[in-house]
Amino acid sequence: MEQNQLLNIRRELHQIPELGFQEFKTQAYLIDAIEQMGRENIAITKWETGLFVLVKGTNPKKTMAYRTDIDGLPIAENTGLPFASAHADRMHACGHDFHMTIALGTLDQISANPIEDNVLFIFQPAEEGPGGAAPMLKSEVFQQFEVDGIFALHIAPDLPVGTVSSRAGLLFANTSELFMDFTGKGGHAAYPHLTKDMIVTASTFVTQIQQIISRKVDPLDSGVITIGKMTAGTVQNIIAETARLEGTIRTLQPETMITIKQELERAIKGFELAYDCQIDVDYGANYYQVSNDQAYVDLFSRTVDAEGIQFKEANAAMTGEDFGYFLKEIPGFMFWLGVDSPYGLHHSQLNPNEDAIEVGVKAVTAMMRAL
Ligand SMILES: CC(=O)N[C@@H](CCC[C@H](N)C(=O)O)C(=O)O
Repeated sequence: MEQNQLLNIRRELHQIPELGFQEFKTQAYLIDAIEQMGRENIAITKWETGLFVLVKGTNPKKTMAYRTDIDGLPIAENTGLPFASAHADRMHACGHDFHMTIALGTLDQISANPIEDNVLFIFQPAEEGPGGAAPMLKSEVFQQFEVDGIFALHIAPDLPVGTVSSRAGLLFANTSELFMDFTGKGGHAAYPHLTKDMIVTASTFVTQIQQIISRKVDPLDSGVITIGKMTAGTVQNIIAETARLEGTIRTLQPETMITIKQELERAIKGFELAYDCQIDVDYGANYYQVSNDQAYVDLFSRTVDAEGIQFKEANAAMTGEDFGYFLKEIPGFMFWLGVDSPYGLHHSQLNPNEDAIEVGVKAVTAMMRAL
């Protein structure tokens, strides 16, 4: 596939971002792009809104897998690009359009010049939530492939094009979504003493729980509690009866996630008593940490070096990735791909440099051939 075909694919995918498990257009687009390759050694199996695509090896002794995520985010794009999202309030703001394009470019290379072993390309829905990796991994169809090793990439806005980065051990954090519903008693703005004001309660709660991180987590360990959304109230002169907080918890250790949740629940009990209200908590989707295999990372660093791509040792990050579930069961690794964007992941102006697509295809194809 020529570079301009890959650019075209990236731009077309960029225009049709869809949320987790709603990736119908994306799935149809991917199937069409793969069928257009016209290769007899490719077998496509649909799974929900995702795909398993097997490239049969010439003399297979094992099956290696490469995984890309395919969903977009509920963000209104603000890049002003001519190929900006055509879906209102939806954007590929986490680079999954890049990830898919690189997977297609690699699939094209590997199927044109197959290696001895089988290669399974996994197009996984719902990485941003509620999580497609865990059910995909458990599916009967995936189990039949008997995958021996697996890897994946994620774009890195803060790294220059031509650079990749990874590390042995922990790369991405443990995550848990966090949804909390506060119920008190509404009423007239002039009579606060007759109400249980959930705006006051929920906003105090938001600031209070930051002390869980500073006072209950070992300073040499680490954690994050972010509340990204707060909804409450109706108009300016009515006291809010209900409030809803939506957020995420991140930890470097799985055990610290348990501690933070215990402390949150302790705070909830205290707030229910102190503010005479009810607080219901739901932890939504939880992702297991991404922990990389040392031997894979070493091989990758040597492989990309021989391709003229710069390898940098990464730090662990508090980003989450349900790819961690694959790595819990199968040896492999994940790496960052430099895309040099002034705006970061999950930003409405994220604009990765498209030159990175070629670098990604080169790195993934070379690694697949080296395994
Ligand atoms: C790479 C990346 O940005 N991943 C997401 C994963 C989201 C997990 C879940 N929805 C949560 O918010 O906990 C991230 O936000 O790190």
